[in-house]
Amino acid sequence: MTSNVLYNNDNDEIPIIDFSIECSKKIKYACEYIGFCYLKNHGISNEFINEMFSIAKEFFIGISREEQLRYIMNDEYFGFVDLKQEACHDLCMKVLQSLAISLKIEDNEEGEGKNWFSKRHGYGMKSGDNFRILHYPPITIEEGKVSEDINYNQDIRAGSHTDYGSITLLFQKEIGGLEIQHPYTKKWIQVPVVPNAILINIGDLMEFWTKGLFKSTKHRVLFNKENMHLHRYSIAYFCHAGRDIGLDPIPSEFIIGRIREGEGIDEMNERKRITAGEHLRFKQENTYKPIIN
Ligand SMILES: O=C(O)CCC(=O)C(=O)O
Ligand SMILES: [Fe+2]
Repeated sequence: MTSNVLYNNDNDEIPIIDFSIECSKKIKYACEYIGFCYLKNHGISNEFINEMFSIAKEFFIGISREEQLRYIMNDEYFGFVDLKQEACHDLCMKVLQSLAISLKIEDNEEGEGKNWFSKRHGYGMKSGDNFRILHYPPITIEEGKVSEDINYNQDIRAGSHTDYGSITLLFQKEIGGLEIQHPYTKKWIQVPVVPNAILINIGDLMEFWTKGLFKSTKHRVLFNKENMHLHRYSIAYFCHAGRDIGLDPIPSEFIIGRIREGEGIDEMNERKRITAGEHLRFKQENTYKPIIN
């Protein structure tokens, strides 16, 4: 699909959008109908992206286990990769501005308008922002064995989830496997790797702020028969609002008066969450509890 085509609710394709400030309507459509889009001309250089993938490779298959353990992350320290987070954060701020424009967020006393989201994602703010480098190791087939154990297209490498933050930048390279669940048809759709494009998706916070207009779409990673003998890497930058930022609906003509559809992120409705930090804690507890117990 080209970026000039508008799409209806059950169109399966993830739009590819040339990023510029004028593209805000196209991004808005993508966020409403599918929750994902590819951005081209995003301003992050190929060298930078290739460097990130080289670091990923070096970390996962170039150094010993012992050395890997020395780079465990914590709140203040970003581990092996002191990746230039700023470049990713900057791009996220541009996307958030574009979304604020598309939603015609009203200027308030501080004149926030198009900066409504970006102001809530200040670079130094304590937030859940993080980089994650994912490594999916190859499945080695011992003669005549593993093929029976793996149910291709069903066995899962990363379980179905929505992202907890505002938006996510996902860098993919060469090897696919990601699938998203179409918010309207509920069909699982494969997400191809588009060279030189960054995949962007809406996270839960955006879904809260827009009362479900923007979709925090479920996604997962499956085994892929063709590629299972290869290492798969992906790199995600999860952009979160500051922990104290509220999740009330935004002042936009598209959102005020909107009634949230019953569908969506069910478990989130079990308990009222007020801030981005509370939502993050809730999701982390629920993600890791089953493992800890
Ligand atoms: O590896 C991928 O392609 C997706 C990873 C993902 O969805 C996540 O880490 O939240
Ligand atoms: Fe994800």
